Amino acid sequence: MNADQKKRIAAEAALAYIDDNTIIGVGTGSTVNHFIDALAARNVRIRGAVSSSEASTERLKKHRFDVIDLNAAGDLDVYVDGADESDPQLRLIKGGGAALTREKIVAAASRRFVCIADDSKLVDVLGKFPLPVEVIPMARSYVARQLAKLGGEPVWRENVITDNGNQILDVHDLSITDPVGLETRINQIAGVVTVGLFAHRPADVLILGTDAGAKVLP
Ligand SMILES: O=C(CO)[C@H](O)[C@H](O)COP(=O)(O)O
Repeated sequence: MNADQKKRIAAEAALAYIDDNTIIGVGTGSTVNHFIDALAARNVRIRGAVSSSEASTERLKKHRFDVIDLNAAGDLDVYVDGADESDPQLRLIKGGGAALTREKIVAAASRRFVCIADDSKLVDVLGKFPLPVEVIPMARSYVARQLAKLGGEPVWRENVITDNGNQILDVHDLSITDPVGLETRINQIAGVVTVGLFAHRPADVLILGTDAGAKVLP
């Protein structure tokens, strides 16, 4: 089974966490695209969705779901999103699709974060996937120098502008043994908008698509 088929398995299994007539949070990426398609195909009657990106908004609207501003929605029962890596404690690296800031906001505003991924995303220690950091454009070089002092190698993701008008640095060669501490330190660098480490607010449930079907952690 290939990775995309496993993503679809995880996405379909996430439907079990969605109640009718609720407003849900929806993340970004190819796994979430399967989730949005599955919501529509199974005719799940949500009240609407708070979206974490322009791309997901477009897909939700294409399926005729109502997209609701977070400011009007209040706290959400559930947020469904993918990840680039998860450790066994469900701390995540996210932002491969450059949507990390809105993803972190919607995750923070949600009571339950259901993460969906193919099983290659589960790792013992985070950091093989380069850690995305969204930065204010004028601060990019300064932030890169500070990130280098933390032991990583920041690389500017050129030609990418986030939905918020900012830039992305991908930090390579990190072995993240203290995700909470690193998230705190990177958040303190002036010019950082968001770091794609979800350690203070990890996922509550991780659904992995595997050859044997959906596996749910913890
Ligand atoms: O964080 C993300 C976007 O910013 C995605 O959740 C992450 O990149 C996983 O993407 P995919 O489902 O395509 O593997």
